[in-house]
Amino acid sequence: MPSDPEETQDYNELPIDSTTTTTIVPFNIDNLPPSFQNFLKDNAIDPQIYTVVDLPRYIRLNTHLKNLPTLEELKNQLDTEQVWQVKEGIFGFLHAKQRLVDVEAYKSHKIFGIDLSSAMAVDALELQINDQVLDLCCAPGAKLCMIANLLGNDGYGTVTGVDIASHRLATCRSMVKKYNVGNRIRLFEADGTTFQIPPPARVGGRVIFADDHDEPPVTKKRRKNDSDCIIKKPFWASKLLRFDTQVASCLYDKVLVDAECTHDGSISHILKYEKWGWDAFEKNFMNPDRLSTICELQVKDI
Ligand SMILES: C[S@@+](CC[C@H](N)C(=O)[O-])C[C@H]1O[C@@H](n2cnc3c(N)ncnc32)[C@H](O)[C@@H]1O
Repeated sequence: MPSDPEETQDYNELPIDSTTTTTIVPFNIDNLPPSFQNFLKDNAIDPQIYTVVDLPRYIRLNTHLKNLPTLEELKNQLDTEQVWQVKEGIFGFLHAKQRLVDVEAYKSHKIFGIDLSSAMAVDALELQINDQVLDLCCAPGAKLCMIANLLGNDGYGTVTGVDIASHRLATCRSMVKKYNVGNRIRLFEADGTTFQIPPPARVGGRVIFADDHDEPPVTKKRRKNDSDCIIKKPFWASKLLRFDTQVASCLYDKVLVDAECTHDGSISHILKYEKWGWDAFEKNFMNPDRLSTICELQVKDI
């Protein structure tokens, strides 16, 4: 039985149809497993939404890199005329004759694959370059990388990613490194419902918060003798944030909570189980224990 690749792989590299990146073969909604049909009924969701054909896919430019592809270059590389700009740096495409994973811009990490809804969630944060951002439930990191891109390198904005699953955080770390967006990122393996570490006090030698002005610049030394300060070692942090004192008294400017979901809204994700096997879907997502804890978790994270 196939396992859920999202558990182990880079979100951008989830297997896609081997011949085309866009067209999903229509299927009989009666094929949906009974547990899922009941779930849809209980939540008043029309199963017809899963019969979509020609579902567009979306890509995003990695603005940490140079020589990014233009719209025309994306059309050439994906081998389709149907590429359009959704917003600055975000494109949709249909009927690509090339698989996304095979195109040059993807292989050179100049573009990410991303769900449009994920991109819009980050867009809604209206990030400013000096924002201190907390990304709770950050792995495998699609939104975290977009946040890092939008913060850029000019201000002193940072992003602190938190996830409870170390194997997923490891994927997140790989993604951050692979796409080279990681100079303002810290990752913590922690429970987001109780996470209390403040934003970084400094970016390298630069003070972020005024109330920290009197502190000597923190370089490689941690304040081991400060009894008020119990430093939690990050799962991973960029050089600029690695030795943060964790004593900033300010709060984060923006918080994104992307707790576990039921996946009922992700049409493309669910339809992949037509190939992978509905047994795996039922096991991974329709487990009654899991479903009953998701709402509780989402409320706690908020
Ligand atoms: C929907 S995924 C997040 C996707 C991610 N934001 C992205 O854009 O790639 C949900 C994540 O929540 C994490 N998670 C579940 N319970 C958690 C908790 N109590 N604290 C922190 N993370 C949690 C899971 O390990 C999983 O990685």
